Amino acid sequence: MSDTETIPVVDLGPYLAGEPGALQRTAGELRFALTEIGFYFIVNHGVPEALIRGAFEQAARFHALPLDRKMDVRVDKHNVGYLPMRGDTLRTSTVQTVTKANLNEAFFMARDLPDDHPDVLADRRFRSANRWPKDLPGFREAVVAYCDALEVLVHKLVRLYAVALELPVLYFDEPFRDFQYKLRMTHYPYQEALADDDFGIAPHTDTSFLTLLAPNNVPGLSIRTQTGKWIDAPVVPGAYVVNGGQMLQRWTNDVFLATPHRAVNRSGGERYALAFFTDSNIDWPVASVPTTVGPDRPPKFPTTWYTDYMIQYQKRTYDLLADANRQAAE
Ligand SMILES: O=C(O)CCC(=O)C(=O)O
Ligand SMILES: [Fe+2]
Repeated sequence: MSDTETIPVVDLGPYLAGEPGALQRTAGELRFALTEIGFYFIVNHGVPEALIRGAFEQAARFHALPLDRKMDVRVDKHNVGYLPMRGDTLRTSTVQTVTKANLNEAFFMARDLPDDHPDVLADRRFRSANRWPKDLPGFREAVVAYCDALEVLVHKLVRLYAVALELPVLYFDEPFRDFQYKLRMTHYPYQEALADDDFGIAPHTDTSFLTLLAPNNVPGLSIRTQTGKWIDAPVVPGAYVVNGGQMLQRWTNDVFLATPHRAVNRSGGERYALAFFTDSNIDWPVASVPTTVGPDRPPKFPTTWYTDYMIQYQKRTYDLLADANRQAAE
């Protein structure tokens, strides 16, 4: 009997090495994880440890800056830049009523488009240049190198998702050729005492197709299983945590899960997290793939697009963006 109350560990080594049979077998493991739990660990993922360590170091370095320097790159309507402590309340949570703001601050960056990219010049929503902090040498390079390594991994992962959904192996290659991503570098400060309803990040589901959470030596993440039980994610050295979000539910007509999760820092020290939210190309319609619809299973969600979906989500989520949204709408 397979266990649906623990987060499975998937070894990507054989698949990445091209071993015969590994694609099918690994895709089967993903299918189980994504239909039953919504979360899985990956080991032997090929992301160099030095890049992961480097990105964590940069997160700590950024958040150690004085507040006014972080506020210089305050988050904008493209959702890149610095989100101060208590800047967001997860009002969109369907998991529980959340009224308190989260005990975290975060720096967001997206694919690092050049200043002369047509989308940047056009001020196209969610296709802006990043808001890099001034006078933090090496920060941009380390963070971009980290994201470049994750991009390689995502291109490998989407082939497993295609096979897991009984689609042709290359099915997601084109929709993810220039995929949208956001790296969230979060700082959960040291907390001496926490009330029951104080969260580093309150119970929520991600919006993403898939999220890659970097191997974290400081625990704090919990997930809610299908039976409604909250379980703590163990520390699996070197392993990424992967989960699905609302866009994955839409792509798969609810066959794959967007499992609620939360984080609380009870470590007695600082905690940092690196969440890499992955979605399809910005212009790709998000609709149920053919193997998840049929006469007895009509599509549950209308077709949507990244931009429309994120604008709606962002309006509800980020207090601080209310002004930016109003300006953009004017
Ligand atoms: O801090 C963590 O481990 C999880 C963070 C998370 O769920 C998120 O940023 O969406
Ligand atoms: Fe999350």
